Amino acid sequence: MEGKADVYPFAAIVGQDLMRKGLLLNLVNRKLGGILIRGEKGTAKSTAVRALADLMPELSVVNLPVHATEDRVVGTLDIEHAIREGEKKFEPGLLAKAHGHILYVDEINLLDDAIVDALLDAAAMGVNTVEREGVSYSHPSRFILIGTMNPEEGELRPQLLDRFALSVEVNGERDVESRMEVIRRRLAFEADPAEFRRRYESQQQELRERIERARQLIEQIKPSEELLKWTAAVGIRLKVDGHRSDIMLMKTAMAMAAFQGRTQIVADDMVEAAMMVMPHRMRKRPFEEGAYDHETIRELLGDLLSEVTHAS
Ligand SMILES: Nc1ncnc2c1ncn2[C@@H]1O[C@H](COP(=O)(O)OP(=O)(O)OP(=O)(O)O)[C@@H](O)[C@H]1O
Repeated sequence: MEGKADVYPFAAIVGQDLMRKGLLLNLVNRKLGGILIRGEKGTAKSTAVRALADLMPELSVVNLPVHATEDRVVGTLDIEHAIREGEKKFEPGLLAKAHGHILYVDEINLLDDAIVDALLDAAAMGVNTVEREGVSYSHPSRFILIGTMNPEEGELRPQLLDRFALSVEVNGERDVESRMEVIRRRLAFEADPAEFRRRYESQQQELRERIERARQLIEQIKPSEELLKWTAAVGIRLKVDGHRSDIMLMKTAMAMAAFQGRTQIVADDMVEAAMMVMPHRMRKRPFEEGAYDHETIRELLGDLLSEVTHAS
């Protein structure tokens, strides 16, 4: 865990709207299912993850280094102690430390298979179980899983890919003005972090309040039968495997509506949710490059979208 006084403020991130929104939705519903951020180096991925935790005083970021050993991740059971003393002695690992916080895995595509399995189990069950020589120990392990990766260095196993509620692609800004702003803000932050943070404090506070309000609103959202039908139709149309994507699409749209201050889900919530939930699950990617913008998804969903306008 790090001191938060030297963290770049979330509100000061330039652009990267989809990544920012995807991260924030995981605060609106902490059980949403995490986010995978794919993209080139130096595009504020790790900056944004740290900034996200900084928004919420009770949240910390626990880093899972790509070369961590299995013991360090899941924890260790001292069998000798168990035999000698007749009681279990457990040395907690990162999955214990991450309980109630953010578990951040940079270069998640390069993780060892054994660690991936442990992560999958904990993410699915909310529990981490360590077994050694017939002795087992379990503890709760619920966390917001955030993975980052550069697809040029290899893809992620489909099982792990499917566990992430959301996936977004980030690219460097392409226009001069935005790039200038990135430089300006970074220099200002490095010159005087405390002053820079003060400058953004009111925007940060607004974000916090918006998230808190959304957490209350989401409780009141009940998707209509028509929206369920629409969501199911999207799953079929986009040829996704299984049902996880349908469920995540609905949950994401609910979080999106709440984040917009509504208890009513509208067509735009569905499109934005689909942009983050569907691309990494589509068996046949319609594009070679992963550029799924609003228009692409809109096109794919085509006539279905006019239905949602009536359904909500
Ligand atoms: N959109 C942005 N807004 C503000 N700062 C940015 C933005 N994009 C990049 N930066 C700055 O660029 C630097 C690199 O960002 P960061 O370390 O978060 O990249 P990363 O995507 O995690 O890269 P890597 O994959 O190499 O770790 C940081 O100083 C960060 O503040």
